[in-house]
Amino acid sequence: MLQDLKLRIGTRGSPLALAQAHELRQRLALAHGVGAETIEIVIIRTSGDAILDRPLSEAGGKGLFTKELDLALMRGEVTIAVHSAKDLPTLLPEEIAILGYLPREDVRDAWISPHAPHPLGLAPGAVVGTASLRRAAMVRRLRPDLRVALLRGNVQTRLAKLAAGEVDATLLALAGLKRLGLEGQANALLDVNEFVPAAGQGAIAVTARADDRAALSALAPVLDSATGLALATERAFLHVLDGSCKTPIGAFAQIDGTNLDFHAIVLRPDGSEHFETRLSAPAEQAAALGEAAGRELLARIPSNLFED
Ligand SMILES: NCc1[nH]cc(CCC(=O)O)c1CC(=O)O
Repeated sequence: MLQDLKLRIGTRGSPLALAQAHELRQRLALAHGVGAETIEIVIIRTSGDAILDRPLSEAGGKGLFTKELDLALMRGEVTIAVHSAKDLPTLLPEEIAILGYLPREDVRDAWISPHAPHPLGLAPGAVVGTASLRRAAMVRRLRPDLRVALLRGNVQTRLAKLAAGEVDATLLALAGLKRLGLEGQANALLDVNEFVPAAGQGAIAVTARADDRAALSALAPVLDSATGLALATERAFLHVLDGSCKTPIGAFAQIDGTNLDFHAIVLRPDGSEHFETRLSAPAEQAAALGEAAGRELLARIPSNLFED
């Protein structure tokens, strides 16, 4: 019974992380017929939250947002932890397992600019602010003349910097904007074929200790299998490419009937070159599909593609 388990959800303290923790708590309470207040939310500060002056790719990567949450799980301070799937490293410590994912939100990147509804409409030399190598490369692919400036901080901070005129445009995941009630800020939604989402974008992952079967059975009713299959594909792909936040990579898998359709793209950071593949396979072969796409691209891309 959930009552006996006393679920404690560990989360980062950013407004988006808290919104995701509350969404998970709401779904769990509903599924188990208990009041939301019986499930505790525990805020855990991570090293990633403390570093705001350089791109995360330089500071040590995605693990910066998960290490302290992993430790809290291992110490039993929390039962489960909630993450943006996009920010989870491809390899977790062996003591930690991904239990699954909540139903995925809209995966698209939102375009936010008072000047134009698409990168193609910006004036020559305009400044696009982003901390994402993927978004920077995709913008540069379309508009090599634009300048890309590092824009970090949480979603609200970035929107404030845009409003203050520090940059002319930015791109943010629509999923994050929606979860914060800020989707009205989006001026346009970018096509997934051109702005291929990051692996995991729009999905909320739940982790626990790998040996905690009680946590898995408590979570089972709220986990979404279609999202799990898509994420298995995207994460297997990223693993083959050794994808990190140093690499501009888009990876988007989607269930179509009993099949998974997968679109992946890797770009040179300056956008001057890109390589993409589209593959489909029966849904039960999710991980193999991602690996096959990864191997196919690895065989085609120059070894120095990501060095720029
Ligand atoms: N790296 C930051 C991050 N991690 C997850 C989201 C948005 C929510 C999501 O993709 O699920 C964001 C902000 C953004 O990319 O706009």
